This record gives sequence, structure tokens and C-alpha cells, in this order.
Amino acid sequence: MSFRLQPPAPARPNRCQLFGPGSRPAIFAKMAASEADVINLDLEDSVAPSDKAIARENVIDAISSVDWGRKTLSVRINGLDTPWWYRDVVDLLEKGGERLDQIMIPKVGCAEDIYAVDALVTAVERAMGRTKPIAFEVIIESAAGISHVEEIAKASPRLQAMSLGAADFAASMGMQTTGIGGTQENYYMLREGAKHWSDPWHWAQAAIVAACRTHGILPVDGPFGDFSDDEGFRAQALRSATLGMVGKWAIHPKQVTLANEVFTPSAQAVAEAREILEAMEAAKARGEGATVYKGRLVDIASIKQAEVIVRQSELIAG
Ligand SMILES: CC(=O)SCCNC(=O)CCNC(=O)[C@H](O)C(C)(C)COP(=O)(O)OP(=O)(O)OC[C@H]1O[C@@H](n2cnc3c(N)ncnc32)[C@H](O)[C@@H]1OP(=O)(O)O
Ligand SMILES: O=CC(=O)O
Ligand SMILES: [Mg+2]
Repeated sequence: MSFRLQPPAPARPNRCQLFGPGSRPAIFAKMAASEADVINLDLEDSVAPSDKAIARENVIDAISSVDWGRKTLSVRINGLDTPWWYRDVVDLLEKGGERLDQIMIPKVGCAEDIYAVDALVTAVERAMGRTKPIAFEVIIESAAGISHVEEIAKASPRLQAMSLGAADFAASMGMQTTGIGGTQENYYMLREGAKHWSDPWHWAQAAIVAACRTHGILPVDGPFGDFSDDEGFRAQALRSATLGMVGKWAIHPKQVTLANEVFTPSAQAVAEAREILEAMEAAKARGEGATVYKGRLVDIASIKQAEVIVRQSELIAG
């Protein structure tokens, strides 16, 4: 470890973030009743321009009128290149009530984007005497966003989570696809006549995880658009979890259970992690730094790996 220690990410469950358009208040109670850890009420891309104002009113009302239980409640505001974002921020904080936990800033391209929202949020919080500071989460979904991911990750102490937005990311990068996340038909290696699919999201995800872990932020995988494809969702989520992401968006309620399953360490994985910790305790008592567990090497680094899994399961158990 560097002399500068890696800060811990916020200690709250973030296995699934369930989205719903702010212009569709009929689903808010269903979202609240879901098993998602985080709720994202959307004012941005799922809301038509003609509905922006009414969606904002719906969301402001729902923040205090719906029982959101212990979920993290987040509202996705409009992007900083639109005429709507400042009114989103001001109205949410002036009229939205203290139950709001977090604002999601989409299409972030540089640290100054966060600075601008932070300045506005700070001013409104002070003016209103709000006692609970609003947290931020951001979406990396552009060429600029991924190019500046590390400076974005350290832009504000309010920042708690960072998601990859596959749809806008693909558009910004000029990728030849209309699919949102998952396997892409034309992204394969050819060997001896057989196609081997590769993962076009991998490098962006890995860059996001590294930036987040460096600065103590939760890395999250964004949407998987084809909600009729459970196995495709599961495969994408398993890859994300393996890379170090803590959760994934659901854009339909049927994806919530899938995400929760993947991002909750299995009983078997937790039992194995505990056994590794026990094996290393026994090794330490013998004055050894390395030993053999089920025929494979475990050493002091294995303690940290096992602790990641144990910590995740304890966090989720509450
Ligand atoms: C690229 C991005 O930016 S992704 C993030 C922004 N996008 C979004 O927020 C979209 C969120 N999802 C949705 O709007 C909707 O799920 C849609 C449009 C995809 C599909 O909606 P529907 O056609 O109503 O889906 P469907 O008929 O399968 O719904 C089944 C049930 O789930 C409910 N439901 C649908 N979506 C949601 C949701 N997001 N949250 C909670 N409940 C929902 C429906 O009301 C319906 O309930 P019922 O059985 O009591 O009647
Ligand atoms: O906002 C999400 C995306 O995929 O774009
Ligand atoms: Mg987007």
C-alpha cells in the first residue's frame, strides 16, 4: 500500500439502483416497495422535454409523500448543457424536503461540472438551513467523462458513487451499436473459424473502478437495456462484480432480483472467505506468511481479498 492509504467507500448497500421516469408517478410506490437499495427518480433522459416541469413537481411531491423506507433516495437531474438543471437543483433543495439523500449528475465531463453543481447546492443548503448535506453520484457516459475520470472522482467530498452509462457512452464514443450494455454482436476475436466474444465495456469499467477505489467512491454498472434477457443481464452483472463494481442499475423491476443476487456474495463464497481467514490465522500462529488452502496458495494478500467478501456480506446483512 502507498503511504497514502486507500479510503473506504461509503458503507451502505448499493447492489441495485432502480430507475423510473419522474413523469410516471404511478410507479413511485412500486419502486419504493421493491428490493432495490437505491431509488433513482429521473428528470433526465426518460422524461420528454415537454414533461420536464411536471416531472420535477411529481418528484418533489414524492420525496416526502412516499415512504421510501431505508433506501437511498436519489434524483437524476438534467445535464449541465441543458436549460433545466439549475431549476432541478434549486427546486429539489428548496421544496423537496430532507428525505432526499442524493443528486445524480449525468454526462459529467470534467471536475468543473461537479464544482458548478456543488457551488449551487451549497448556496441553497445554506440559504434554506438544510441540516443534511446532499450527496452526489455521477454518470460517466462520454468520451470526456472517461478521459477525466480520475479528476472527476476526487472533485467533491459529496461524491459517493459513479456509474457507467453504456447508452450515452456508446453514442459519445461513436460506437456502432444501439444496444445498451452487454455482449455486442460485432465485437469478437476470430480463431480457427470460431468467434470468441469480447467485452467492449471492460476498459471503461476498469478505469471507473480504479478511479473510484483510489478516492473512496462506489463504482456501479449502469443500465442493461434488454429487460427480456435475464441471462444477458446476469452475465454483464457478473463481469462487473468480478471487476470490483458494487452494483448495477435496474431499468425494469424484474432486473432488481437479478442484481441483488449477483452483488450479494453467496453463502459459499462467504464461508470460503472465512475459512481462508482462519487458515491464515493458523499460519500466523505458526510464524508463516503463506500457507495452502484447498491445494492453492494463500498469503497475506489473500486476507485482504477474503475480507472484501466478508465485509460486503456483513454490510448487506446490516
Ligand atoms: C439509458 C438510461 O438513461 S436508463 C435510465 C432512465 N430510464 C428509465 O428510468 C426507464 C425506467 N423503466 C421504465 O420506464 C419502464 O420499466 C419501461 C418503459 C421500460 C417498461 O414499462 P412497462 O411497459 O410499464 O413495463 P411492464 O408492463 O413490463 O411493467 C410491469 C409492472 O412493473 C411496473 N413497472 C414498470 N417499470 C417500473 C419501474 N421502473 N419501477 C417500478 N415498477 C415499474 C409496471 O407499472 C407494471 O406494474 P403492474 O404489474 O402493477 O401493472
Ligand atoms: O444514462 C445512462 C446511459 O446509459 O446513458
Ligand atoms: Mg445517459
